[in-house]
Amino acid sequence: MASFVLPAHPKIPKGKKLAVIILDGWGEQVSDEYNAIHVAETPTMDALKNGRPDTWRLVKAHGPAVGLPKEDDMGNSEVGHNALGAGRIFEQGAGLVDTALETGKLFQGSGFKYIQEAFPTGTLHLIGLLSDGGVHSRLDQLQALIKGCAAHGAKRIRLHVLTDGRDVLDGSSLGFVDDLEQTLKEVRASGCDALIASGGGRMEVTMDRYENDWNVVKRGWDAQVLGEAPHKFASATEALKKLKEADPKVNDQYYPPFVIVDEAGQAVGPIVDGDAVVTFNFRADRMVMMAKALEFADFSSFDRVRWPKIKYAGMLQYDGELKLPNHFLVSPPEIDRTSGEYMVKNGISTFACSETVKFGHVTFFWNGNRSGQFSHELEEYVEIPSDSGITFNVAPEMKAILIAEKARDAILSGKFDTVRVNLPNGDMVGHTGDFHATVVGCATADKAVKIILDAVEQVGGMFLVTADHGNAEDMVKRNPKTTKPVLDKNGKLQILTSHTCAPVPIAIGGPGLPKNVRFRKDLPNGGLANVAATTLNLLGFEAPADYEPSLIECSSRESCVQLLPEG
Ligand SMILES: O=C(O)[C@H](O)COP(=O)(O)O
Ligand SMILES: [Mn+2]
Ligand SMILES: [Mn+2]
Repeated sequence: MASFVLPAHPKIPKGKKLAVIILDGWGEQVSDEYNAIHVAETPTMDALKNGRPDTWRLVKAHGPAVGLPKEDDMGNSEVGHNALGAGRIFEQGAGLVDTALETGKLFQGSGFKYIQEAFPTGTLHLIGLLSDGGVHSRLDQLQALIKGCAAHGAKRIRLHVLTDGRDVLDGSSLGFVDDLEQTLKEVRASGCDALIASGGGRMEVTMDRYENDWNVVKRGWDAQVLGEAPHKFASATEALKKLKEADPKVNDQYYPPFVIVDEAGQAVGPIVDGDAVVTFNFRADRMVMMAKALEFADFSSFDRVRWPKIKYAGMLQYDGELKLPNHFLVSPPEIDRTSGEYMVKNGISTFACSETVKFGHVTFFWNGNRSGQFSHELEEYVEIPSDSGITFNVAPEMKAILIAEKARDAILSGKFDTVRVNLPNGDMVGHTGDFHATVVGCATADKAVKIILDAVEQVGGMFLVTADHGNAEDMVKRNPKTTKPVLDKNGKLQILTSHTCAPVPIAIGGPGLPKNVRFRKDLPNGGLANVAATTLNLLGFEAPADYEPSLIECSSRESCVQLLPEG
């Protein structure tokens, strides 16, 4: 068994309080009028950067640096917080599914064998996000899965698709539906009865997270399982077009639930006893609630009306601690020995906080997709309820100030060695595509950082401020070479609601930071996975040998005098 005892750092003393602040969706990009962070008033973050090359730098937050398959894969919260918490780069769900499909191992595993038992007499249902965003799922993987299932005996397949417009451009769903219909046509030609059965926008249907709003999952359940929805159409293409005509404000993220019906008006694919179901998203957070609804006998979060006896598998197992779901097609990355576990086993006490929509980021993702705490004595996790039923451009301040005040109180209480928060604004408001609201959100996040840094100042502590990936720093689709916005065919800007491939800032400081601690210059390609070793060092420990190297160096213990206060 691995030893969790960490040696003392030879130069950095223990005992200073450390605040770790994650600005969600806060990258560093071209400073122009489409960069909401640049446009926003951000005096606190500016002061951490300007003239401070020893304590401010950029780190990579996308692509292989966070375990994603390709250099042009944008970062996301799951892989970002996994890397931040675990201190190592693990091949993530996207790549693991690619390999399992390419080698055909997916179709030989016990998870597939389990759902296959339903193929002779039941229908196979595939539920998930229809896009090529690569954050929660990927269309090419879905297409390979459909073809593979048909080749391995599925006689009847029904698709329950969630339109994206968040990790990809709004309006792109029609194209993804076309591509999917083409695949279904090919599969039908081979004798498998394959159809789209239901749909809806991801933020309206099914893909809620951290139990913020069970109504979202219920709307999905009603359409997918019960075959009931307020809107009925002959095809998904017709659904998307007619719903948009009826309400031009509706977008891919927020399409209402719909079911596809046959000529007699009957839903073509409700889920019934004897069927198989696969949730094909590889990412965990927004599938956990649906997985619970499908799998748990004891379930009271909404009235399921009918709980069909099905063979259910996730693309991955979404929660390692809950073993949810029990059956899965591809094994998730085994993210072990996270920094949170090391801290607990070395007596470090932690306070972690965010609002609901990001709470799991600083707990569940941070701890390697593991729910719960390592220690009830040493860890306190506080969730501030998020607004639900609104888009965050109408309340772009979100709960950032409340989160910061909780962190401030935790720091001032003296009870915790380290305090960790996620400030959601840049990301959650950035995803709405509303530029002005995002500016307000970023300015609020900056104020929240100030509240926490002031508390750090009072207790003579240290801080580490960073982000999990870019988003708010780029609100338009750009030509990657010229960085100029790309206009659509009507000459209009294309609003970018997604994350980016931008690097993110990291800053350290505070009166407790030994004077000679600074960022090393020999790790120009440092990424989020280098942060865990950095925080362990700041807390006075050497990092585990197999962690990605720390970003900091300190010349000698004797000369570890304190930095002058900020300002
Ligand atoms: O789930 C979402 O909201 C987006 O697809 C990705 O955003 P996140 O990775 O910041 O959560
Ligand atoms: Mn994020
Ligand atoms: Mn996001």
